[in-house]
Amino acid sequence: MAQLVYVNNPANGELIHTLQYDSEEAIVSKVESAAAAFSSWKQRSAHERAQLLNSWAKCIRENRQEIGELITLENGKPLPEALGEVDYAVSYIDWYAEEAKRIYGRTVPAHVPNKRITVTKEPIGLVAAITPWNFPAAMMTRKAAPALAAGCTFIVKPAEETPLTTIRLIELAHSVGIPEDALQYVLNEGPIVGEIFTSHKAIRKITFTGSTPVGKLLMEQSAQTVKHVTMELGGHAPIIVAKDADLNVAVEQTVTAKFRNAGQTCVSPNRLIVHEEIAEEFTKLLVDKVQTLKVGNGFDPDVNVGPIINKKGFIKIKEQIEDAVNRGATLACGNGYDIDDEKGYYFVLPTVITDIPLDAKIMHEETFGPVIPVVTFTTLEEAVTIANDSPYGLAAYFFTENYKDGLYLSENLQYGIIGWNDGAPSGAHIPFGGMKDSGVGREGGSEGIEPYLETKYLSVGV
Ligand SMILES: NC(=O)c1ccc[n+]([C@@H]2O[C@H](COP(=O)([O-])OP(=O)(O)OC[C@H]3O[C@@H](n4cnc5c(N)ncnc54)[C@H](O)[C@@H]3O)[C@@H](O)[C@H]2O)c1
Ligand SMILES: N[C@@H](CC=O)C(=O)O
Repeated sequence: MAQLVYVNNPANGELIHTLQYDSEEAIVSKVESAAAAFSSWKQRSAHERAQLLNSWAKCIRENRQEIGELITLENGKPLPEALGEVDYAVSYIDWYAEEAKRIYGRTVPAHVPNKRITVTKEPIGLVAAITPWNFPAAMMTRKAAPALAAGCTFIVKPAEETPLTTIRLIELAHSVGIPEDALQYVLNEGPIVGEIFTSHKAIRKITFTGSTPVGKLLMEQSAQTVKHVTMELGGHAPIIVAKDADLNVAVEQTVTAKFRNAGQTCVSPNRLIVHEEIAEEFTKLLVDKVQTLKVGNGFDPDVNVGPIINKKGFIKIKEQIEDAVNRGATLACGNGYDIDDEKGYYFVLPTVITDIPLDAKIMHEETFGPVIPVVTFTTLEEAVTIANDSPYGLAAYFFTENYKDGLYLSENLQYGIIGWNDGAPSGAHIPFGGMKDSGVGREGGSEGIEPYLETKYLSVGV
């Protein structure tokens, strides 16, 4: 009997859809057909691949509302955010349809007169992806688009919580002529698929977005077959608010960045580090704004903050709040839950925590929820020390109007993405990725296609 996957709506626990897991044999067979498709897909000209990607993008735009609703249904985020994710997902396809035509080689001056040296770029081969539930459309297209543009074939395992968006996007790709073998998905549990993907010799690259422990495991497993890896892992973003910051801008941007997707975003701010002289005023403005956020089902047009994806995510958030309170912290707002264990839904009220010691759990662990602690600093050096005191290095933000302080902060924060008076630095045209335990490699921008290419050097004696 084939095992079933139940996809539930995190806003009310209701069953949305039942799917069958692929057996291990079926997964291997799909991997092998995707590997076999590589020789014909890579032969297509870059212009033809670009045209197919453009048709895919157009088709997704035509089905924007349907895909957006699917995202809200299985992920829970408010519909306007889900529609924004569809646009964001498509922007990666647009971008890499163009980049396909800009995969350039070069010639190198030889060291002797009777040689000619050229360097060319070739697609790496079959790429396998494992994606998370928090951005079920964008995290897939951010990988599939550059892979297909480069001439690689692609197979993806979506998160168990949100497979429907991926399945629909792939159906649309096939409907416009992207070959079925060249772009595929498999369904089964992470550890089972991870083991098959990492051990199969035909897969030349693993691209993963998800938690740091799983990323580390996949890197270890991939070493056995010396695969290329891209790892987009966890984050623990600080926001530094300097004494001279425009507080209205800082509050506005903090709230947008923090509470998007109920805080379940890898670049979500996790620590507010505020200059002691403005901390009281800033916190008051922040709390006033946070208290206006409405929590509920993402299909309700007034809702700003949807549910937590599952019980495991909820327990982690609750434990961090309780740990802070046990260490003497104050809950400036929030601290409320609406949960039903039997039905299977978990909502957390947007929460701001003050008077928190630096060794509290939330100051060191990714929260992935709508909760943020505020700590104070006296000197910028101290702010940087607190901000960098983390194994993570994905995104960091700061607010200052002083260019010298801004340059000091941007040069000293050990993070791959820095937002200066900007809480929304993502985009298809920028290199997204982290340092330290936040990952290896970059996605997006001109950098984002490089990991799908091999460099070949030819030396001709003449
Ligand atoms: N850096 C980024 O770009 C980025 C973007 C989105 C999410 N994330 C991170 O993802 C995490 C949240 O997502 P999550 O909870 O779904 O993470 P997760 O690591 O639990 O799951 C991610 C994916 O990995 C699969 N998986 C789980 N165990 C596996 C195993 N042993 N082998 C292979 N695959 C396995 C899951 O099925 C899922 O598809 C957060 O840490 C977040 O910061 C990072
Ligand atoms: N929110 C991120 C993805 C990670 O969660 C993005 O902006 O791409």
